[in-house]
Amino acid sequence: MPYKPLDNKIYLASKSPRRRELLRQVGVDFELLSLRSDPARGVDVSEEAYPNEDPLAYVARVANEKGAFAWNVLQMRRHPLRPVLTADTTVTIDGLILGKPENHEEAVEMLGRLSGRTHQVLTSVAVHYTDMALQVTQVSDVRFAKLSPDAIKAYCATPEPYDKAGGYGIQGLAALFVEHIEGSHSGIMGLPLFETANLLRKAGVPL
Ligand SMILES: Cc1cn([C@H]2C[C@H](O)[C@@H](COP(=O)(O)OP(=O)(O)OP(=O)(O)O)O2)c(=O)[nH]c1=O
Repeated sequence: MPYKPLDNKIYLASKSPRRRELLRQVGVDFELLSLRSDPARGVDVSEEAYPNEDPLAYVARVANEKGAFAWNVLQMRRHPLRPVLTADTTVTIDGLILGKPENHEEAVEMLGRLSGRTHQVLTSVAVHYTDMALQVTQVSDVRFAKLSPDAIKAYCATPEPYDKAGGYGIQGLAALFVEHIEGSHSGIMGLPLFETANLLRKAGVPL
């Protein structure tokens, strides 16, 4: 059932400040659906990958699980029903899934792996609304320059790596590492805007 624009607003179920910023950039009218303050469903979806899970399958599964979870929370809360947007971003190289580094050592190890090579950033976006579950996954190639151990250590001494997949933020200091990208800059940041806008239009959100 296509979304009848009640007030053109959607819900964003994400703690990522980048996703909020990116939606604002293109004028999407949204309300945050916070999953964490829900007494009934305190946990969020696990972002653990299955053993040997293919990175593309992983990122699509997690984005979809976040959306299904958020839609259930929304129904339980009896908020006005609107489309719910969720996403998941992961970094992959040599078939490995690089999530958020747990600590300084892990961040240093991740950046050492990305140094001087090309990796992929995969972002999957899901829109859940009534019986609709729309999804799109965007893949970008990012080539890092060769990074000196000092540059890696200095970067990992900042807070930047720790809430980001792959341990870096292209929108931040890590822009200094990026020699070349192929794909979507907004997708690398966490929300591919061209693809997300098309998905929202498919859900009937007038953009
Ligand atoms: C590669 C890269 C990732 N990221 C961020 C985007 C995401 O916020 C984060 C990947 O983690 P995600 O699990 O996709 O998202 P999140 O935990 O931040 O928020 P939520 O699950 O609630 O939606 O990494 C950047 O900000 N810049 C980058 O260059």
